[in-house]
This record gives sequence, structure tokens and C-alpha cells, in this order.
Amino acid sequence: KDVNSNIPAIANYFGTKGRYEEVNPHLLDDILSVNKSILKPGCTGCTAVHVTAIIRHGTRFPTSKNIRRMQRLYDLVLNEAVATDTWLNDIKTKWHMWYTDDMDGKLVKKGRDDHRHLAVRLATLFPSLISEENLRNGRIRFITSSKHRCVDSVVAFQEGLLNLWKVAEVGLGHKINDELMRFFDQCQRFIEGVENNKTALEQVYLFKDSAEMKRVQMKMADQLQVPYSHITTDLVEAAFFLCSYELAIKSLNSPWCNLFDETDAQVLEYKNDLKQYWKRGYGHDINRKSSCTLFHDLFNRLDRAAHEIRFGHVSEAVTIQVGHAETLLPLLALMGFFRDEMPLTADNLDMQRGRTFCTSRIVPYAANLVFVLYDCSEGLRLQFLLNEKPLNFPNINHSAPLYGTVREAYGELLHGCNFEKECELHIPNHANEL
Ligand SMILES: O=P(O)(O)O[C@@H]1[C@@H](OP(=O)(O)O)[C@H](OP(=O)(O)O)[C@H](O)[C@H](OP(=O)(O)O)[C@H]1OP(=O)(O)O
Repeated sequence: KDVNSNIPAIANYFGTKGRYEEVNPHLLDDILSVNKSILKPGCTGCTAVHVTAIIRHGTRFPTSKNIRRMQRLYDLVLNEAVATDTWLNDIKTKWHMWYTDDMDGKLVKKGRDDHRHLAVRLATLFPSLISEENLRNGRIRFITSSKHRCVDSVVAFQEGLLNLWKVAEVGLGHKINDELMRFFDQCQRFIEGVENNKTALEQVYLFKDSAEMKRVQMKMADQLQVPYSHITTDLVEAAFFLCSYELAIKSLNSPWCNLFDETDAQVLEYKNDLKQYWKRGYGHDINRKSSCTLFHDLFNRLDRAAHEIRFGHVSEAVTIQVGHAETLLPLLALMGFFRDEMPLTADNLDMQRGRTFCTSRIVPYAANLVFVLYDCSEGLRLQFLLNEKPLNFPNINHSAPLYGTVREAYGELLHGCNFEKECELHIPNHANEL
């Protein structure tokens, strides 16, 4: 059966609820395929000596907040919608609400597979580092956020490696470290200024009220033949989530997807990007700065490897760190990736159609940032891969620049970016001073 036949036409617009396969469609044909040619740093005599991978957990159930919204939508469709189309009749007669409150963001089977398969692909890309020998010698470290979906992902990643090498007996451990992987929970300035401050997400609320959103709401009400006032933006989003979750969890092209065409999906994608931009991205400075500890942790490890390689042995060959979209996005923003010239605002969807800050491309489930340190004849080099594809560091025109060049580019952050200082509370006058 054609693997693409079950994919809704709007699957590329699901933002943080998107599948990894939409970002790397070749995996639909072969989930273990890797392209080793991306690793050539374009220089002579290079050996990879250290890899750090910062990975989002795999596919998960919706959070209970969104499950409740889906239930409300389902009840409305059952009780009020008039089914003139087959798909709507299918929702009313064949589909049933199978999501329950207790699923609350837990990792699903597909999510475990995401990590098992990623582990195998990374081991194929870096066989000398992600190796059975290094695993046995404790040269591969695993760190995770305390959330069940992250812990379960790290365990699945380890299972992937153990199955690959057909090893049964190695008891693998992991360290839970929320200071590193859930820094946003510990940054008071972020919590008070953004998380608990509705004005910080003003652009998201304004967009919910925009003409673009209204059009999607009215179209949905027309399709269901219910009064316009009954279709809130929350319910529109619930339907969009249903379409995305049925694909991500069950690989289904759900009847719920019929409620949206590509233009609608672009509107809802922008709504999600606005949330991510103002809560985790460039919208407020503290979003990025809250990741200072993770940034320093990464460079400390690279520095240590750079130092040790002079004596011929890197003690920590590989570090696998598992966290959330809100772990990866602030770090990417701190490091200057995906910065658009103009901020994302409620009134500039049209201008932002070509934006680089597009979470459907950046942080699907199992999204990963991989930093590879190479020992080359002309010195140490660092390559960055996002979702297994090379990405140049901002303003550095080389796919694997000298490590010293990268350190220089981030000099200001390396000498500053102090979590305690950035995150201590002082009440700003305006949200945009955050
Ligand atoms: O799915 P949602 O809208 O409930 O948002 C999730 C958050 O729930 P909340 O909004 O705080 O109730 C959720 O927060 P909690 O872990 O429940 O505190 C996560 O931040 C989640 O990100 P990820 O999937 O773990 O990478 C968030 O998902 P994304 O915004 O990354 O899709």
C-alpha cells in the first residue's frame, strides 16, 4: 500500500503536533535509512570525537486540557451537527471519542518507536561513537526531563540501541535533570513574566480574534450546520488537533481532517507558531535566556572533549538529552537560529508566509539537535544537525566551521548568559521589556 495514501493534505501544518516523518518524508519508505554523506565536514582527515543530541520526546497523547476540548467538540457534533457529507456521517456513526483524561500527554507506542528508530539511525551515522563498546564502558550518558513521556522516550532510545546490538544484559541508567531539561519551570522571571502573564501572549489572543480565524470558524460552522456562535476558536483547534493526533498516533487520515483545507491549516499553523514564538522563541528575551544553563552545559561538554582529545581520549563520547519543545526552542533562539527580520504578530500572517520560525519544520515529535565535534587535520570542527539535516550556525558560512570560530561567534553568551541573573525576578513595566 502506498505509504502516502493515508496522509491528510494538511499534515505539513501541524506545528509541534506534527510527525517527524513530515520533516523527513524518506523515512516513510525506510524508517532506518540514513544519509551519511551529510557528515562530510568538507575538510580533510576528520574523525568525529563527540556527539551531543538534545531530543524532544516522541509522539504523545494530547494533554488532558486538549482532551476535554475534543470531548466538547465531539458532543457538539453528535448533538447538533447535520450530516450531509459521508465523512461527517462517519464521525457521527463510526468514530468514537477514545481519548480519556488519564492519557494526559503520555508517550504512545509510535512515540517509543520514534526514539527506538532514531537511536538506530544515529548509531548508523556515528558508529565509532554510538557503539556497543562505548555503551558498556559508560561513555554514553543519558539525561532526561522528569516527565513520563521523556523518561519513556530515553528508555525507548536505549532499547533501540540494545536491540541493534542484540545485547540483553546491560543495565542502562539515565539521570533526571530538570534544571537542564525543564529550565523554564525554574526561571522565576519567565514564570511570572510570560507563563502566568496573559499580556505576554497578547498577539496569540489578538490572532484568535482576527478575520483569518473568524473565517475558519464560520466555515466550520457552515460545514456542521450549527450556529456560528457555537464554534469557538478552542473548538476549531480541537478539530485540528484531532486530525493531527489521529495521524501521529494511529497513522490515520481521520474524517476530522475534512473540516480543513490548506488555507485553513496555514491559519491554524500560524496560531501555533505565534504561541511558540511568544512563549518559547524570540517574542520575549527571557524565553531564550532561560536556556542559559543548557547552553553552558553543552559548551562545557564540548570544551571538555576538545581538551581531552589532545591527550587522545574523550571520556564522554556521546550525550543523549531528552526534553520538550520548550527545551529545544529557547536554545535554538538563544543560539540565533530561525530569527526572522520582523516579529510574528497577529496582523502579519501574509507577510510571514515565508517565515523561518516555522515550528512544523523545527520541532515535530522526536525533533533533535545534534552537535558533532570533529578532530580534523587543521583543528577541531563543529557541525550542527537539526532533525538529521545539516544547518549552518547563524552568520557562519561553513557547514562544519572550526570549533574556535563557533566559540568566537557565541563569545558574548559564553562569557555571560547567567541563569541566576537572567531569571531573578524584577517586575518589568511592559511585557516587551522581558
Ligand atoms: O499540547 P498543549 O497545548 O497542552 O501544550 C503542551 C503543554 O501543556 P500546557 O499548555 O502547559 O497545558 C505541556 O506542558 P506540561 O508538560 O503539561 O506542563 C508541554 O509543554 C507540551 O510540550 P511538549 O509536547 O512536552 O514538548 C505542550 O505542547 P506543545 O505546545 O509543545 O505542543
